[in-house]
Amino acid sequence: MLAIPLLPFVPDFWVTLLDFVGLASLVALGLVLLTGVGGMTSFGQAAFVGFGAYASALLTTAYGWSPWMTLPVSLAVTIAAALLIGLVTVRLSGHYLPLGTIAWGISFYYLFGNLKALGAYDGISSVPPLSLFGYDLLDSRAFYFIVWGFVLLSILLTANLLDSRVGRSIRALRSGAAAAESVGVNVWRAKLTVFVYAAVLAGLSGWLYAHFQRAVTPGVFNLSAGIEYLLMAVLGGAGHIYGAILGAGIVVVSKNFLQDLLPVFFGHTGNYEGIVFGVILIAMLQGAREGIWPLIAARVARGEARAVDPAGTLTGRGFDAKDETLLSVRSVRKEFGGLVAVDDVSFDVGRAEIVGLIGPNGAGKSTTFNLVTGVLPLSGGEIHFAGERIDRLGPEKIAERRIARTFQHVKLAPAMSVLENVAIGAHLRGSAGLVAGMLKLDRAEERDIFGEAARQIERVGLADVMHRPAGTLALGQQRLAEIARALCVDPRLLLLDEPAAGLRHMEKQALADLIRGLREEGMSVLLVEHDMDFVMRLTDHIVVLNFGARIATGAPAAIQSDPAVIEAYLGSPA
Ligand SMILES: Nc1ncnc2c1ncn2[C@@H]1O[C@H](COP(=O)(O)OP(=O)(O)OP(=O)(O)O)[C@@H](O)[C@H]1O
Repeated sequence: MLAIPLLPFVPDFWVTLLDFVGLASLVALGLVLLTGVGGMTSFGQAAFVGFGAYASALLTTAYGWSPWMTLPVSLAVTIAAALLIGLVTVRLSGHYLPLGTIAWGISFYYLFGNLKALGAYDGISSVPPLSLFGYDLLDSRAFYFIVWGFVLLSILLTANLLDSRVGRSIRALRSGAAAAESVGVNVWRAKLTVFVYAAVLAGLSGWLYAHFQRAVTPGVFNLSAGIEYLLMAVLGGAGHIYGAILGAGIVVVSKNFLQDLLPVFFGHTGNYEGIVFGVILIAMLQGAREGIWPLIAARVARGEARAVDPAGTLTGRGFDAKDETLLSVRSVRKEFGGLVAVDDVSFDVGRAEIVGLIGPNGAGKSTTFNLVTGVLPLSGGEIHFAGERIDRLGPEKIAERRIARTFQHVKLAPAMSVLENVAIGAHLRGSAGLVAGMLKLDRAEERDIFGEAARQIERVGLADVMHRPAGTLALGQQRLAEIARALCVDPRLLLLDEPAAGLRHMEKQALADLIRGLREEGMSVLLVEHDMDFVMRLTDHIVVLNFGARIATGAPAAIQSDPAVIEAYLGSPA
């Protein structure tokens, strides 16, 4: 493909079209990360292309800067704009986020169009071309190498990023924030990171565009351009790097032909391609959300399973013998509107102790878990951990204190392998940042993280399925994968929400042995489980809830014969 412009029989027209495909690919690549991987839909990416383009056009025409010198400035302007917009936008949830992107997608078009310094709606013309070794890159053939050089570099850095600690935390976002937060990922920061990264790629495209077209006008960066970029990512395959290139190719080339064909068909001029693209976007969202690339990728050879270096390992931080009472839940209360889900509940979990939290459906067990792990704020009471009050901390701060959990409704990223899902658990035990990930400077740390993840996967008995996508596992196995992920946090306290559900008899026994082994090491476990036999055999101590209130606490044998407990479970006095 690199040789295309060197082939004399390829017309200039096609080379120019491919240049535009390259420019669009950069923006679509950012959207693949933002929307496909990170789960944040943006209609406003064209505005960031505008920031990159206008910054360079202004500096080169009004202040005489050389185009290459404006590249860092263009990217810095885009980063600053993305940080400001991102700070207010990425916190929006659900449909409000895409609506927010539409809002600024429209407003920046008017801003660019109304600023006199930017030439208002006429824009800026006579932008100088890029030059290389004293040679001006005036024609599309020469420009081709620059734009596709940047595309290839961006693909490489993005692929590296996705396969890194920061990348995994971004990939985990799509299946909801709860799991990522529970292992210490700062979800807001991960979202802002991917937002800025996508904007930088758009800004780079804008910088290139300004020096290729030699003119910038606001119309190129309006909302409909933003919709086209989104269409490219969705059409190609929003979760796949090469989907961006494919989608950009299809949209740019078909737009060119539709612009010529459709007016002939309709009998007069107009931007009819917008209608066609709108219909395609809706059809894709209805019937083929994954886009075209996965259909192609399924036909070519599957990627190699990731090799795990057995020498890689992370050192555990051990258990402090001085914390006899590790967790202390004191008169905790949680109200949802008028409903009191947890009512004045108190209990302790000692060091190296397995405590069962049981009760009929709706008793408040999962809510209690969510209070301890910072997912829900308390309505009253206090929670202390290792002598520190923790009930005002968010989930990722709780994870930093080495409290890890599993979920009643499994929260794994289904498309990621079991190994990668579990590796997310070691997020706080690594430190490699965005740049280290992009440049692959994190290999030693990655080796240790994956070594540790593999060790925990073997421990829960999932070694055979380590490389399979987590979503293809049976539900019981997915629960075990969540335990492995939680163990990667190196917890002092492990909260297990119905870990035995969906497991066969032998698997339950293996799980019980594993939990006992953890206790031997010094770990404390708080367990919600409906399988009474499992709970009675395993726990040192049981807390029973009913309608949000604690109705009994004690050793398993005492609980089994407690009349209040029997009544709560059977619905009549013993
Ligand atoms: N986010 C919420 N908003 C409103 N009510 C809630 C919320 N979460 C839980 N509840 C209610 O609080 C009560 C306790 O629910 P919780 O899920 O903690 O019970 P549980 O003991 O875990 O039950 P199960 O064994 O069925 O999972 C229930 O009545 C439930 O409907």
